[in-house]
Amino acid sequence: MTPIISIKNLGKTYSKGFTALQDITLDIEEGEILALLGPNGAGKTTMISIICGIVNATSGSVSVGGHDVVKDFRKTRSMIGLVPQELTTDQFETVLNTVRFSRGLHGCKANPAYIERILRALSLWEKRNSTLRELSGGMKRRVLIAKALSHEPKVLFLDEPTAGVDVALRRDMWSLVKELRATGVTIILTTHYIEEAEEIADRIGIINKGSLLLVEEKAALMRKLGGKQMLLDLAEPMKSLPGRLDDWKLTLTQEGRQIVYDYTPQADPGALMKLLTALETSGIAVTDISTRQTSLEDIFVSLIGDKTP
Ligand SMILES: Nc1ncnc2c1ncn2[C@@H]1O[C@H](COP(=O)(O)OP(=O)(O)OP(=O)(O)O)[C@@H](O)[C@H]1O
Repeated sequence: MTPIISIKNLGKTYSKGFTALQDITLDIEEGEILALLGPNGAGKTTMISIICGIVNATSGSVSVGGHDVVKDFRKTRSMIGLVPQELTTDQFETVLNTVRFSRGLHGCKANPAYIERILRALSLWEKRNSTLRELSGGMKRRVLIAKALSHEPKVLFLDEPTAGVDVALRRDMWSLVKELRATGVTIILTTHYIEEAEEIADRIGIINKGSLLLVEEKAALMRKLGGKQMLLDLAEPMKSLPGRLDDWKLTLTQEGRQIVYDYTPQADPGALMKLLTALETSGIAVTDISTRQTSLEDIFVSLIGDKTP
């Protein structure tokens, strides 16, 4: 399948000599949800801005729907909806007019039925005659999405869609994103929230200091890097583990009250039973056992070396 967005060897150095992006190559398939995860200043917004034609690249190229974003700017821009981080529209305008105007600005013919459909989908229809300043922060966010969808784009960019919104609205946004994908819209979102990427993305890209460190199917990523840990609570605290257990990947934690065993279930399906037998033979009594899946956060930390993206 031809990718809807094709990024080749993209680089951006700002005028003062700061390199925000280097050698990014990435294909984005039609109808997927791609999450770009990265810390502050990683280059996420710069990358989106180049694709949208707002910022010029220093090197490399980007095409949307087979058209170059510089040479065919009008064509590519008409295929894209961008939900920015902040509201910049006239606060005294009504919701309905704001979204209608936005469609007009993109040179599309009026389509009241379509506008009604998106406002209803975003639970904004009841508020269509309210001015933006009368809306709550969450509703203003929805208006931004409605504006970005006003010209029926094929690709939707969401720049940190849920930063600072409450849990309920975050859930609503996630289901909306999934609904949009079901209608064939390709969605690229940037986020600081690992759980957001984990919840809604089909693929996850990790970007740091202007480089794309990894881009992978979410499920494959979790499988590949996501080992498991078994936590064994001990009946009696221990100072150290006996030498006969050296062959196992064990760590003594919680001041000697817990053993942590790192393992990959597929690699050795019989390992857990063998470990329990080895512990029993060594006279180590266990009071409780639990397991946990290595999370995307662990993967992120191992790549970026920082806990807060
Ligand atoms: N117009 C500009 N001139 C100079 N440097 C810039 C400009 N815009 C962005 N930068 C720098 O480029 C780097 C990447 O910024 P960008 O906004 O793309 O990051 P980001 O990943 O979107 O970050 P955040 O998560 O904080 O929004 C930052 O160091 C930023 O200071």
